Amino acid sequence: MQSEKFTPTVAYLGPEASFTHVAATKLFGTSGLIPQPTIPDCIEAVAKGHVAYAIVPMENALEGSVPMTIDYLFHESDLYINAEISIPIEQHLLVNPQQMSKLEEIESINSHPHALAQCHKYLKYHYRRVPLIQTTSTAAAAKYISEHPEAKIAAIGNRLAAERYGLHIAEENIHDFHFNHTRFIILSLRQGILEQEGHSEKRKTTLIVKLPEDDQSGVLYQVLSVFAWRKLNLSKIESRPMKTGLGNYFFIIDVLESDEHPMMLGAKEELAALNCSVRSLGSYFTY
Ligand SMILES: O=C(O)C(=O)C[C@]1(C(=O)O)C=C[C@@H](O)C=C1
Repeated sequence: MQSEKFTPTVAYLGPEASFTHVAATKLFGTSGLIPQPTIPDCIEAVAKGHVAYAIVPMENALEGSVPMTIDYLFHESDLYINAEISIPIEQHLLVNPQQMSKLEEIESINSHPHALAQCHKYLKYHYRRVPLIQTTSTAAAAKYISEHPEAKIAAIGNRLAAERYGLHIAEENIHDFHFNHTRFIILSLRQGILEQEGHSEKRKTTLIVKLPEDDQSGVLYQVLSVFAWRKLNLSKIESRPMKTGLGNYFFIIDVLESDEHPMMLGAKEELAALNCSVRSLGSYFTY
C-alpha cells in the first residue's frame, strides 16, 4: 500500500489501541509504529530525528481542536505536515471482567479529556456523581484498568482497546453525537507529501499567520480578503494565544489549495506586504 520501499518509523500517541494508533495503522500498516506517552513526546521524537514521522490528533468534530498539538507546532517545533487522516470515533464504556457485575459500585471513570467530553451527556445522565479522571489517552485508561482488576474503575475507549486489554464493553456507543470524527496530522522534519492509495483529489495547505505588531483596525478583514478575492477556499481558521500577553494571537489557517499554486504564491506575498508573518506547514493530501 505504501509507496516508500522502507518501513518508516512512526511515533504515535499510545499505548497500543489508542485512536491515534488506529489512524496510524490505516496509513502505515502495523510495523514501525512506536508508542509515546504524550503528544509532546511524539512531536519531540520526530523533531529530534528519532523517528521519520509522528502522528498526533489535531481536531475532533465534537470537541474542536487539540490545543496541545497546535501550540507545540507553533511554539516548540519546526515541523511540516505531510498528510492528514480522519477516522470515525466510537466511544464505549469499558470495564475489567471482574467489575462487570458491580457496575453500580464504580468509583471513577477514566479517559482522555476529549473522550470524557464527547460522552458528557451520557455520563451526566448515568454516572452523575462518579468522578471523571483524565488520562493521557483512551488506551492508557483501558490499559490501567486491565492491570488493576480489583479497582472499581471504568474506562472510555474503543473496541480495539477492549480486545487488546481483555476488557468488557459495558455499554456501546456512548458518545453524545452520532457524527464523531477526529482528524490526525502526520508530521516530519521535511516538507513532503505522503502519497498513498485513497488520498483526496486536491491538496490542503496549512498556514500560520501572525498579524503585524502595531494594532491596526480591520487587519484580520484584510487578511481574509487576500484569500477571498483569489477564491482560495478556507476550511478552517482558528486563533491561539501567542503566550506573550492578553490580546496577542496567531492564526492557523487551512486552505484547500496547494502551496505552489500561483494564487497561493500571490496570497503569501500579499500577506507579507500587509506586514503579516506567514509560515507554511506544508501542502499535503487528506485521507
Ligand atoms: O486517546 C486517544 O485514544 C487518542 O488517540 C487521543 C484522542 C484526542 O486527542 O482527541 C483522539 C481521538 C478521540 O477524539 C479521543 C482522544
